[in-house]
Amino acid sequence: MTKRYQNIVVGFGKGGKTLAKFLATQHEEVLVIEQSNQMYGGTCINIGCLPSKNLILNGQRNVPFTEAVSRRGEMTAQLRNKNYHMLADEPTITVLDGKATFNSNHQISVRKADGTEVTVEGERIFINTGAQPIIPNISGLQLGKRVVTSKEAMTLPSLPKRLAILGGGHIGLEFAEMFNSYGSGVTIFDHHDQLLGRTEPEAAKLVANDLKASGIHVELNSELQSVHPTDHDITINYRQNGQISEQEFDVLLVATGRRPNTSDLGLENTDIELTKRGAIEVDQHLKTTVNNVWALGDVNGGPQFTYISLDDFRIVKDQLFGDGQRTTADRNVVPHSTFITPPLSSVGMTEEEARQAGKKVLVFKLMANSIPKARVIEDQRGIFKAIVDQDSHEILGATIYAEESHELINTIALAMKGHLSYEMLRDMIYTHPTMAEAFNDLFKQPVK
Ligand SMILES: Cc1cc2nc3c(=O)[nH]c(=O)nc-3n(C[C@H](O)[C@H](O)[C@H](O)COP(=O)(O)OP(=O)(O)OC[C@H]3O[C@@H](n4cnc5c(N)ncnc54)[C@H](O)[C@@H]3O)c2cc1C
Ligand SMILES: NC(=O)c1ccc[n+]([C@@H]2O[C@H](COP(=O)([O-])OP(=O)(O)OC[C@H]3O[C@@H](n4cnc5c(N)ncnc54)[C@H](O)[C@@H]3O)[C@@H](O)[C@H]2O)c1
Repeated sequence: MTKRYQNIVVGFGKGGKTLAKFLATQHEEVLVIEQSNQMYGGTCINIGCLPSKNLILNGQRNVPFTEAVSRRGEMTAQLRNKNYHMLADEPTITVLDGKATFNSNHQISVRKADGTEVTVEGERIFINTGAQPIIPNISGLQLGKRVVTSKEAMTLPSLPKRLAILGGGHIGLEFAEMFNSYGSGVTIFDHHDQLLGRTEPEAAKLVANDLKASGIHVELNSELQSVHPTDHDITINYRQNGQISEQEFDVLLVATGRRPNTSDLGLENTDIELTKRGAIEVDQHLKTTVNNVWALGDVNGGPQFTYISLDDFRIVKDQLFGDGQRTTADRNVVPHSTFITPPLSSVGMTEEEARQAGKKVLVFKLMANSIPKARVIEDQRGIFKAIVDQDSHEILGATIYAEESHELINTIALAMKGHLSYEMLRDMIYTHPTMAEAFNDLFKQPVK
């Protein structure tokens, strides 16, 4: 028999779990389907943000790798348990372990671990199935003992002496520094001519120099041709500046982006459409092309951050229980940070993007070594760069590579959201000694 629910959430991710809890406070019935009992709470707490930051921190504290891995395990187990009970203990929520596949627009089959299957229907369905690592099509590149993603890298039984990382983006850099701090020899390969894709080049160059100074090898403009894993090691063949080279490692970590989890959801049995990049197509209210089906989080192709999935929840909640005014169209200011040391944080446009958009800009720059607090922290590395609209004096974007930038960037984002002029940040009274007081100096004089 097919049971019908008021609400079905597919995937126990950030947006979905927050929505389920909220719906329960409204006395609505919710079925939450999660394919793995090791994933209650989703990517962030189990295999993403929190375990990676815990490992980064324990590397800086000189905790041995295997002990740090085990502490990470304890932390995620506690968080998972807390997340499970946060939903399962609600009288109107049922958590069902199993893999969901759509049979039709509102009917879903759930295959449980024991092989049995149940069929359910939802008046409203919220897809929150996240994303999975992209494994580039390179000869020999297949996940296994020698080729891992960020998930397996955080549970390796021993520290690899020689670690190769394919991809110099968010995961690549955070994991490079992390493994370096535990004592691995790390080499990053990226096919672009700078790390971190569309970051301000001045900041990306400083990051690369600082990584190199800490002993990490950075191989830019490198295209992997093939990889050859054996029982003992893995050989990587790559082309760089027209030359083919070969290096041996113990483990290769693939960090070349993540794609929305849509491939085995049975969407071909529905009228739910996908974008060209394989994400679920949604409108500004996160509605799919099927009435009463929404998609939240990484699966809808938006920026892949936990706080965006949370904001997706706010949009859906506002539509169901508010005035429906909140949409992705207001999402013009999304800050983000890469948690290296010092952290690298950005919001809005780079100088090049602003100029390409036809803006007349003022450009402000300040080196972090002029900031008293940086001296106090004893880390004077980095740069502040801000792009301002010459006509309105509003900030169009900023990049901060400096201590505490993950906090500072939120102030810039607030100024952008509130349409404040750059002079407001320049003339504010800031506490001392702080990194924030650098805004007094940053905005004094645009560079010529
Ligand atoms: C190593 C790493 C570090 C990161 N660090 C940060 C960070 O510092 N800050 C930040 O903001 N973001 C970070 N992210 C990104 C962040 O984790 C994701 O953007 C976020 O977790 C996505 O959440 P979500 O709501 O889309 O779904 P997820 O949390 O991914 O949840 C999706 C859930 O759906 C389940 N599922 C999938 N398919 C099915 C199915 N067919 N049936 C049933 N269940 C299914 C999955 O098992 C999973 O539990 C990091 C990611 C990684 C990998
Ligand atoms: N601090 C954070 O907020 C944080 C941390 C980790 C992950 N995340 C999220 O997870 C997502 C996935 O992270 P990611 O690091 O995998 O992706 P990413 O998009 O940040 O970086 C991917 C990198 O791989 C490179 N690349 C792609 N294909 C390649 C190839 N064939 N050969 C060589 N290089 C290649 C790209 O040039 C890019 O530098 C991020 O986009 C981010 O949204 C966020």
